[in-house]
Amino acid sequence: MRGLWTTARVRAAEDRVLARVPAGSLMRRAAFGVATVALEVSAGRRIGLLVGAGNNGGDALWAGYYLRRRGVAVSAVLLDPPRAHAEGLAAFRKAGGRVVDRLTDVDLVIDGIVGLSGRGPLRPDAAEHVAHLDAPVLAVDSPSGLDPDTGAVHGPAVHAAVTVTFGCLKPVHALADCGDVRLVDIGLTPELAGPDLVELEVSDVGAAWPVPGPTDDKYTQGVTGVAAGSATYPGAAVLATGAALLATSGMVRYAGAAAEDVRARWPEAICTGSITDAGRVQAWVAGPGLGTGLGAEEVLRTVLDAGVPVCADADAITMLANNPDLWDARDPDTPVVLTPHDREYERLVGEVGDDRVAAAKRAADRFDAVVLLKGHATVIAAPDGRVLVNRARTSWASTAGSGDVLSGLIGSLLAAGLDPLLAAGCAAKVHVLAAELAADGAPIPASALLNAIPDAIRAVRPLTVP
Ligand SMILES: NC(=O)C1=CN([C@@H]2O[C@H](COP(=O)(O)OP(=O)(O)OC[C@H]3O[C@@H](n4cnc5c(N)ncnc54)[C@H](OP(=O)(O)O)[C@@H]3O)[C@@H](O)[C@H]2O)[C@@H](O)CC1
Ligand SMILES: [K+]
Repeated sequence: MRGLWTTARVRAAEDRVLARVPAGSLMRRAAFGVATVALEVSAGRRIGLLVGAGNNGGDALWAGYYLRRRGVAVSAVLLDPPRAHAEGLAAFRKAGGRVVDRLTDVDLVIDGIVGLSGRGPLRPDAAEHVAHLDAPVLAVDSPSGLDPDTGAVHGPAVHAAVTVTFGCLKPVHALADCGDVRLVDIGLTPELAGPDLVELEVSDVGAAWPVPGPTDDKYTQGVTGVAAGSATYPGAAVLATGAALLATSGMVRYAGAAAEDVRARWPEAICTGSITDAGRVQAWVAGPGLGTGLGAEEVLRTVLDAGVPVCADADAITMLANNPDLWDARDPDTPVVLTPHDREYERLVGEVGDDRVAAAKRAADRFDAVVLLKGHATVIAAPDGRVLVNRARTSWASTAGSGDVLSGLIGSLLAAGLDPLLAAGCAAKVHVLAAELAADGAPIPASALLNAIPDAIRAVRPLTVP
C-alpha cells in the first residue's frame, strides 16, 4: 500500500521536523535528491532550471548548485527575480550557475516553478517558458500547474517525465500524471500519522484476492447474484455474470430477462427469469442494462432488502437518483457499493467538481455506502473516511460494457466476504490491468477485457505452487 498525504498534513509534519533540525537542511536534502535523479535521467550534461518565487524554486537552485559541483552546465530562469530563494541563488551563482532569460540547448529541465503552494494553472510568464521547452522535464515535488491536493488542471501545466517528491507522496502523485514518481526521504515519516489516501499495490490485491483452499467448495467461496440486463440489453447481463464467474471460484446465480443469453454464454451460471426464484446469494450486483421502469425498481427493492452486500451500478444508480425512496428497502446494516461515473454522480449528488476525493467522500457519507467514482484515476471512498485511489496507466478500459465487467468483479469479491472498500479497490485494480493486458496497444471491446481477467488475476497473485 502506498499512502498519500495532503499538503496541509505535509506542512504540519515539516514544521515539526524544522523545529529540531538546522535551518535549510531539509531543503538541501530535498535538493540533493533532485540533483541525484537529474544526473540519472538526463541524456546530457546541460540542465536548465525554471525557478519560481518560493521554496520549490529554492530546491531547484540548490539542485543546480549540487549539479554544478558534479561539473554539469546549469542555467536558470528566475521567474520572479526579487523573490528567488536568496541562499539558494547565492550558492548557485557561486558554484558557476548562469542566470539566463530563456532556456535553450538543454538536455533536461528542472521545474521549480511552484510546489506545495501551487493553485490554479501556470501563470502566463511561467506558461510561456514551459510552452517553448523541447527537453524532458523533471518536476520538483509536483508538476507545476497541477493542484497538489486534487490533481486538477485547468490550463497550462508542466508535463513531467519524472517527479521527485520529498518525505511522502501527495494526492497529485496518484490522481494525475506526474511521470515516474521518485520519493526522497527527508525525515518526515515519524511525524506523519495515517495517510489521507491509499493506493493499493499489485501485491496488496494479490494477497486479498480470494482463492479456494483444500476445504472450499462452490458455496464457501460465495454465491454472487446478478440482477442485470433486459431484453433490450442482454449483453450487460452476460458481461457482469462472466466477470463474477471469472473473479472467484464461487457460484453465480443470474436472475432476469436475459437468462437465455446468459445461459448460452455461461453454462455454469444458474439462471432464472425472475428475481423471486433466484435462491440464496451472499451478494448482489444490480443495475447494468436493467432499465429504470417499474419492474426494474421492484428488482432493486428486492435486492436492497435481501440483507446481503449489494453493488449498485448504472441503471440502479439512476433509479436511486430518480426515486430516493428506494433506499428505504435497505437494511441500514447492508453494505452497498455505488459505482457512478461523473454523469451518474451528478444525478445522484450534484456536481463532481475539481476535488474528486472530496466528491467521493461526500457521497459515501450521504449514502453510508462505499462510493467508487470512476475516472482515469478512480477514487473509492468508504463511509468511515478511508479512501483508495487507483490510477490507470492507459485508457483502454473506457469502452462500452467495461462498467458491467467491473460491477461483476466487485459483486464476486463482496460475495467472497471481502471488506466492501477492499472489494471495490481490488476489482478496480484487476479491471484496469485486464484492460491493459487485453489491449496490448490496440483498442478492445469489453468482452476482450473480460477474457483477460484470469491473466490479470495471475499477474497480481504471488508466485505459488501451480
Ligand atoms: N517546507 C519545507 O520545509 C520544505 C519545502 N520544500 C519545498 O518547498 C515547496 C513549497 O514551497 P512554498 O511554500 O514556498 O511555495 P511554492 O510551492 O514554492 O510556491 C511559491 C509561490 O508560487 C506562486 N504560485 C502559486 N500558484 C502558482 C501557479 N499556478 N503558477 C505560478 N506560480 C504560482 C505563489 O506566489 P504568489 O501567489 O505569492 O505570487 C507561491 O507563493 C515544496 O513544494 C517543496 O518543493 C522542500 O525544500 C522540503 C522542505
Ligand atoms: K514544481
